[in-house]
Amino acid sequence: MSTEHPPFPEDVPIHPLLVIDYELIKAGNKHEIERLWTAGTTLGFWYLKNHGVDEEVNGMFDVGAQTVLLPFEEKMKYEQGDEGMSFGYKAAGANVVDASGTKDITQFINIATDDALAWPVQARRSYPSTVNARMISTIIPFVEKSLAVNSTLIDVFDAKLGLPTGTLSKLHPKTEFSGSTTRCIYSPPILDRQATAISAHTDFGSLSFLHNRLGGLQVLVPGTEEWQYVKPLPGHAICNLGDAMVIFSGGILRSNLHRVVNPPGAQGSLDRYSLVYFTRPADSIVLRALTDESPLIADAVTHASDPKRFQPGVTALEWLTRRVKNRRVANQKGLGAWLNSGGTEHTTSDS
Ligand SMILES: O=C(O)CCC(=O)C(=O)O
Ligand SMILES: [Fe+2]
Repeated sequence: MSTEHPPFPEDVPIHPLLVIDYELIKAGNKHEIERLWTAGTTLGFWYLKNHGVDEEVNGMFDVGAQTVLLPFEEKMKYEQGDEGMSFGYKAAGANVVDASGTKDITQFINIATDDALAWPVQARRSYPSTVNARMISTIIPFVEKSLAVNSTLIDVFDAKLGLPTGTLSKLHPKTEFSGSTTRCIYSPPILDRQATAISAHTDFGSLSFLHNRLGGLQVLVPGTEEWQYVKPLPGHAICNLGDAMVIFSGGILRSNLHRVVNPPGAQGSLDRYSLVYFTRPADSIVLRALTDESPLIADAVTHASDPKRFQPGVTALEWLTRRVKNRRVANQKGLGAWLNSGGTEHTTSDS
């Protein structure tokens, strides 16, 4: 697939994220670790360079494009369904993007890490032929490298949170089923510039490793009212923390609201493909602040205005299922579902 496209425009509001060098993080560079901690505790978003996954990312964009091109009936054999399962195909129009029930225009294919790691054995579900055909050459290498990047970054947060070494890593064991997923995303150009491709949300799991070529991703920076674009930078991934890390850390780490709108400027008439690897806790992990394991987290919860936020009393699977299920069009009965689809954010300004 060609990566040539019109440039990101100069005249739109951009939020400059910190650029973190993965090579320096891996080498234990203290200054870089401090910068990662700053990013994780302020916006919860940063660019990651030197991650070494470019080739696999290119292959994954092809998997996404090839899957979108399959006949509709073929893709529908693998649809996620309305019960809140996140793996499989999500058709355009299956989700709502606002409280009044506006349907989305975005398609996804979500591939469970459990299936990639168990291949050719089916662990969770089956996938379209375009996924099966690239499992060995592209998807498994992408998953393994993404898992390694995310777990290295999670280990840095583990240490900075004052947790006994390996505490967070034990909540993300490769040997247990989890919601960890590779997602290939496609949105056609949106003619109505008011419409959003992916509505405002926080990510459900622990850490997202996102690859953008076109603009369209926006963040709502705390204390501001205006959505700002995150400009795609070649060779730089965008990382962001999800709700599970907010809860584990008693709110020390941040899972920020973001959304996807039509790419700005001359990019606006193009098909938008993007790719995310989501690391999520094992399904059975109860989401709670790790107050017994870290005095820093205990102190944060003691001083929190709403400490109950950090004891939702559900497992990682229940949290994920609730959030996925309540954005499905089929489950919108009154306002309840939309309101019940939220995460750790306090407000969703466009909802
Ligand atoms: O496509 C993007 O840039 C972001 C996607 C996203 O936020 C998500 O899938 O959770
Ligand atoms: Fe997201």
